[in-house]
Parts: sequence; structure tokens; C-alpha cells
Amino acid sequence: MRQNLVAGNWKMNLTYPEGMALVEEMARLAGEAAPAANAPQVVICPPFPLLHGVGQLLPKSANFHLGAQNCHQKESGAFTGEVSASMLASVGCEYVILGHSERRQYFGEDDKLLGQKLKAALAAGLKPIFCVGESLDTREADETFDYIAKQLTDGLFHLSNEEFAQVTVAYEPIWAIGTGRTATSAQAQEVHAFIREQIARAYDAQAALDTTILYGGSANAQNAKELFAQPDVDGGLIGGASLKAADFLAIIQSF
Ligand SMILES: O=C(CO)COP(=O)(O)O
Repeated sequence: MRQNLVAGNWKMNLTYPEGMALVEEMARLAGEAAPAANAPQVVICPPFPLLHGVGQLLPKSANFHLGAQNCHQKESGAFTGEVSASMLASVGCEYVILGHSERRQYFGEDDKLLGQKLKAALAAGLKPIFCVGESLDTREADETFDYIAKQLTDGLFHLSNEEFAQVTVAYEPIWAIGTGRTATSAQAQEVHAFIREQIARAYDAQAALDTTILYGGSANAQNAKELFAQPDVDGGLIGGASLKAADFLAIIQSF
């Protein structure tokens, strides 16, 4: 179901005590804030070793959720060093980020593997946050829309209607990730509207209306309000600014 949502992707940052301190401060600040009618769902995605501890300390209000940054495509077995979707569910995860450009780029994750990971996540009852986004070269070559359409078709639209209904899409232009160079709200809106159109073609108009589409890439406390005010931007997938409690809270309060 389409909803306002902000997810914090901590990436490979914070030790256990640092993560606990951050989530404690977030819980304290969230507790002090006046309850807002349009408060978003909030998903915190720490590294694997911090998941259980962070889950224990999440603010007790119903709109805070735990998410992971990756999962393995198999249910269990001899895959040294890997973590399965059901293990994530067993420590309280409700969401998992899949298809992040850093996983595609540094770990060679392609559409076939991501398809398997999506299936594994869904089978374990996790809700995937599936990322798409173009490089600077692709944007400058004026190929953004073709590229995003292909990522969606090859990576995501093989899911059944029921499976797709569990998915949140995140548009993360690679050139905006960690660079301080945010997409303008018009650039974000244009691609989000395009993604919704593609969903309507692949599924139906209702599925397009029901899908939550997040923007990610140097979103912060200063630009979140304008980004989230766009009609097809339902929230954000936040990297750097999710590592500071006050900044992240300000983003949550930007609806
Ligand atoms: O990759 C991102 C979130 O998944 C965005 O990272 P930044 O917010 O640090 O640019």
C-alpha cells in the first residue's frame, strides 16, 4: 500500500555501541516530537551485527521498523559468510534493501541474482526496497528513461501482482549518492512519474497508484521537504543523513 516512508541506510558504518547510541538518541528525539498526522513509516537499516540490538531499541511507536541492507538468495546451507532472508525475519526485520547500486557495482549483483534475492526475501515475508538509478554518463547521454525502464523490466516486473504489491521502489541516481549533488525536485518527480507509468503498463493503474516510490541520493534535512512535496515522491532512502539523529528526525518531519 502506498505510504509516506523514510528509510535510513546506514551502509557499512557504525560499530555496535555507536549504533546503539544513535538509535537511543533517535528514540529520545522521536519521543519528544509532537505526533504528526502524516508521520511516515520509518525503516532503519543497520549492518547485520547491529540488527537485533537496534530492533530492541527502536521507538515503541508503531511506525518504526527494522530493515536489512542485503540478503542471500538461498534459504540456508553451505554459504560461508552469508545471511538468509529468514534469518533476517527471525531478528525482527520487516524490510530488506535489494538492488542498491553499490551492491550492483562492487559485488556484481545482476538482474538474475536480484530476481533470486527478491524471491527469497518475499518467501521469508520481507518487504523488498528495490533500488534503480542511472549513472552520470547515462544521464548525460540522455538515456535515463530507457535505462530505468530496463532495470524495472529485467529486475522487478517478473514478479506476480501479489509479490509486486510487497515492493517499495527507490529511485537513486548514482551521481547523487554520497556526492552532495541531489537531483532537483523536478528531476526526481520526472523519473518517479515515469516509474509509476511503467508499473501501470507492467501491472495496472491501481498497482501504480499503490506503489511507494522513494528518492535517494544526498537527501538531507534541507532538501527533503521540497523533494517529498512532489506528487510522485513518497519519501526517501537516506544514506549519510541517517547517521545523525537530529538530521534524520528532521527528514522524517519533512512531510
Ligand atoms: O545510497 C543512498 C541510500 O541508499 C543515498 O546515500 P546518501 O544519502 O549518502 O547520498
